[in-house]
Amino acid sequence: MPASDSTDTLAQKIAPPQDESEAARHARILQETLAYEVSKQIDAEIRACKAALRKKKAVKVLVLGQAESGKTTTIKNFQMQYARQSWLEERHSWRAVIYLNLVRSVNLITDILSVELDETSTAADGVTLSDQHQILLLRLSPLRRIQASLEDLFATGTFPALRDDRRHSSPLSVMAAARIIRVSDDMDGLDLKPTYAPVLQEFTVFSNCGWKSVLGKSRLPEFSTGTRSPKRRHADPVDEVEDLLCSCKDDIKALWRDLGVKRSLAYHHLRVEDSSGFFLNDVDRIVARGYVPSDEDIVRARLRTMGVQEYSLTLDRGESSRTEWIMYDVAGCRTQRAAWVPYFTDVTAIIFVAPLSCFDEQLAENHRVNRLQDSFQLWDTICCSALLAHVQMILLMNKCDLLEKKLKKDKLRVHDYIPEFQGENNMKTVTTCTSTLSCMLLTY
Ligand SMILES: Nc1nc2c(ncn2[C@@H]2O[C@H](COP(=O)(O)OP(=O)(O)OP(=O)(O)O)[C@@H](O)[C@H]2O)c(=O)[nH]1
Ligand SMILES: [Mg+2]
Repeated sequence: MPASDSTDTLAQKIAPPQDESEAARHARILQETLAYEVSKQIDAEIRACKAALRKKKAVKVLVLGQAESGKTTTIKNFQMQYARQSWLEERHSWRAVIYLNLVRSVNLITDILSVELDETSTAADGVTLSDQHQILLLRLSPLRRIQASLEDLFATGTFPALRDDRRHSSPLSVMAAARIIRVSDDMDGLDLKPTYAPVLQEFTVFSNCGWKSVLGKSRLPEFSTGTRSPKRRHADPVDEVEDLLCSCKDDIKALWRDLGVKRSLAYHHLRVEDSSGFFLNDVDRIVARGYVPSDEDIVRARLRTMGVQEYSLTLDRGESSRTEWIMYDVAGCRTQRAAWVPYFTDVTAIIFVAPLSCFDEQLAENHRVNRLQDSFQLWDTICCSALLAHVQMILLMNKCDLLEKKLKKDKLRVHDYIPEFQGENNMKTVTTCTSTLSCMLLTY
């Protein structure tokens, strides 16, 4: 208890008697401790009541769509535009996700390279792999420990020591991260070259494992301005990752621009640059002391989530008269869709995210199902649900930039993948057809 001020009458009144015995002092302290605990409990209950009230009044939005459709990205964009304060507070903490994305890309490439080096000294397409590649692999091996430690951080909330050698997995055992399968075995009936193609296994966080609190833990207001104080080195364990990455920076760049590596990746049909969370072209900017993620980096950062993740946002911009919003981010793969239903009864609106660019892709969970067709079927099911009859529906057709690239640059034809599509193979026709069909399904 602070020393009482002789001029403070309240302090004088509650001060213990001067002749207080030892037993009376113990009893008083015990009573004060109990009273403090009760007070804390009442405070917690008041906070919980206020939160429940806020939740009751909040606008609730359920964001639906198939896996990798862009649901989490949509929520991030919404938060960036309308809940700017919390967005700025979280900015710094996304560094861990971006580093994990980068390190996983590097480890995937070194996995492929190890296989090539093991099998033959001549890589795909006649490019010779040399001792230099072996040395590069060795020099980049610390990135395996970084990956393991960051994944543990997101899975358990604790950060294991980076120098713990037991965590150093060999490239071959990490082949699980880039499981190599025979395309011809897996997709019989499809006219594909009998070669090997890597299937990336993404790192997944579960909504109930508290990964959001991991991001929350390293919220530091000073970072929201986009500058960082050099004094805080190693206050945050991710600073240690930053240091280790900086020491591997030149090797990472050498790996990515190496001709032999490029040819090996092409031979395995692996376009790392098209995968989610690709940052290898930004190494100079990202792997630098004092790096603070930009808005674009955060939007591009990828963390696959399982379960239903709740985002409570307080809007500080925009026209909405209701400032408390709860956005539910679901997992989109087929096995997870049943978990959406309990949320149908209490939502204000649904945003359905439909990526238009995926007309030439198959579902990861079933290679025989076209992704665009699956999206339409899912939208149809949502539109027909009696539970959602009074819910506002918003259809967000995204990935139009990728659609344009596929149509214009890659010269892919929608009709070749979806025979029912008979229109002209250009952006205008494809987007008009898909939106007309979606509207028909909604009003049907
Ligand atoms: N080019 C482009 N990429 C996008 C767009 N929208 C999302 N993405 C990317 O698509 C990938 C998947 O996006 P997410 O938001 O993680 O997808 P999700 O629907 O939450 O996926 P799950 O969590 O697996 O269900 C990420 O790498 C995003 O950056 C877009 O409009 N254009
Ligand atoms: Mg997601």
